[in-house]
Amino acid sequence: MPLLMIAAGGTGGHMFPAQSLAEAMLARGWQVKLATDARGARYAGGFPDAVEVQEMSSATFARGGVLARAVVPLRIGAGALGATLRMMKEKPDVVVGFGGYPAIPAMAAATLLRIPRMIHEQNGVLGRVNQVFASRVDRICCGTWPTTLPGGASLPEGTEIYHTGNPVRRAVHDREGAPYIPPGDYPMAMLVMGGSQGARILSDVVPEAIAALPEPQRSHIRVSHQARPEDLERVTAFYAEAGINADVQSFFDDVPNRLSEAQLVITRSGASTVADISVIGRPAILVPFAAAAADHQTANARGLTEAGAAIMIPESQLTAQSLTEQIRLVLDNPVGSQQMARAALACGKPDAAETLADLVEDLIDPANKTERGTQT
Ligand SMILES: CC(=O)N[C@H]1[C@@H](OP(=O)(O)OP(=O)(O)OC[C@H]2O[C@@H](n3ccc(=O)[nH]c3=O)[C@H](O)[C@@H]2O)O[C@H](CO)[C@@H](O)[C@@H]1O
Repeated sequence: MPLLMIAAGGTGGHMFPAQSLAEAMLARGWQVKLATDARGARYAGGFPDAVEVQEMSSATFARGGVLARAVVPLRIGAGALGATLRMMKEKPDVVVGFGGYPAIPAMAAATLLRIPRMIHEQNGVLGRVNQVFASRVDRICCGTWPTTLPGGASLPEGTEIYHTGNPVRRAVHDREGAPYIPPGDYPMAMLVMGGSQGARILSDVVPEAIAALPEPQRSHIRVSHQARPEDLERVTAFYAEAGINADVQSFFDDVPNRLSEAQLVITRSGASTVADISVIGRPAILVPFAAAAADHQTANARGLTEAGAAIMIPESQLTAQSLTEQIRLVLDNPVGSQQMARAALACGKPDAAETLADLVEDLIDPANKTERGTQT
């Protein structure tokens, strides 16, 4: 049975797409192991039980005090040594890195042992760890297109580059292209999301923007608003006082449902959120997180905005007034919003996990290896 080693960690942003690939490879009869560190292991619960989780020592310069930073090279070195010894014994056929510093030891070991390997980058700008390995892998798979280095430079030449898209959850996949009901003179659903953690700025601005909509539009709105736990009370109170029908929660477990019912989505442009919107096909107002590394959320938003599927408002220009205007642009225009929904759908890559799985399999298939070249 061929063995795939997945190297990922840190946050859900890296781990959820890694999990999708693990599920696809298990279904193809592969054995799958996950290399991560203690922090990443907290997210490993969603992986199928068949996936063996291997904790490896890793560290980052981006966190901790002087002492913690001083031992970063030691901890990474120890992790890489452990990963190398383990891989010499277990002999994985392919190693795939999804970014995050917990991926470093396994990617370093795979490079040293010349194991066929690739990376998947979820965002429109290559993350730090993926930058280190980009010119040392057989393939770079991009969740967002185009993907660049920070500053806009092209990805390294001499490596195969594929636009696979970002794998989405099964429940999102199941609602691919769900029929869109354009806005009109009837109840309309609006979904407000701030990534996996919620976004304070959306709680500060969106309720006021919705409250300023003219009647009867305002009374037709049914808002699902994801707020950070510390903002739940004030956001709930604001909507209640304004007489707006709102469901405010710190995390919606049924986002695929709410997305498919929405006439409009107002959200951050994290990689998975953009992928979800594209696969289901909904008009969106995107507010990229300005402090994201190398401004990658702006890069993530670009595909949808350039396709006419979304309106992007930079954080610095987001006010209740500017947002009310943009909401009206969508809700007052049923034909235009239908076109936005269609344009979003055209950006979707619902088969991202299967495409990634194909790319893993043909890395070890000599017949394909000789003619790998179908690049994006
Ligand atoms: C603040 C930050 O740095 N975020 C980064 C983090 O994203 P982060 O994990 O915050 O956001 P993503 O958009 O990638 O993923 C969020 C996922 O959670 C789902 N969801 C959200 C809210 C909710 O109530 N319920 C729910 O199910 C969304 O539909 C989506 O599928 O990693 C991503 C991938 O590297 C990056 O693109 C983001 O920039």
